[in-house]
Amino acid sequence: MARLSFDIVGFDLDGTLLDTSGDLAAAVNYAIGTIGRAPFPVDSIRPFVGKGAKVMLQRALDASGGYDEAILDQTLPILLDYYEQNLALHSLPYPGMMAMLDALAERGVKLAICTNKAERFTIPLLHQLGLFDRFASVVAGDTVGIAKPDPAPIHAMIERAGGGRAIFLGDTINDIAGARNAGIPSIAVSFGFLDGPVENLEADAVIHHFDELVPMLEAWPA
Ligand SMILES: O=C(O)COP(=O)(O)O
Ligand SMILES: [Mg+2]
Repeated sequence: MARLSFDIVGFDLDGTLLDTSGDLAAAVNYAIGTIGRAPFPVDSIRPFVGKGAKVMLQRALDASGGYDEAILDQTLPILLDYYEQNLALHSLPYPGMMAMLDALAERGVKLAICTNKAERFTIPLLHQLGLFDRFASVVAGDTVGIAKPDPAPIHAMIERAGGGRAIFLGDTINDIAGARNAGIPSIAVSFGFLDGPVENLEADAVIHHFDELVPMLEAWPA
């Protein structure tokens, strides 16, 4: 088995490891339904995700007639409470994700997560899907007080996983810019919650399925 030139492979969560769009859409639709707004199809909500729940809701309110601070203050706690109670009804790993985690772990690589999702959702969601123990470190959107694309949470993810050479995978510009700001290479996943062509993210590489990841990392220049 070829040894990889990375000690740590870090992942974004929403739209990268997990398709959480069904549960996120249900929570957005429930919250905006309480003020009489019509529900969005899941496909329309995917591009709203990536900068945390508040921005996701702001984008949904914007796209359904606009909002002011009072509307946001009223609907945000409703969304957060609903989502907390319904984290993993529809959320599931992308194809090949579990086999890819196994293959990396077999090669002695540490697995890590840096997400912009808040800790109060991230940790229970990983436990509910039986994934939490697979990761050497999990840094959420509010863990270090600032979110991606700031490099601080990515640096924290690397340090908490024991340090070393790291690479980061993600589905939005927050992830790819965050990796660049942290001085590490990045891979974009084309199956995530993209809001444009995957090439626009300007990652160092792109994968279309998790089966491509281990061979790509084996061939990555040392
Ligand atoms: O919850 C979000 O908005 C973003 O989460 P992610 O950073 O895991 O994509
Ligand atoms: Mg994401």
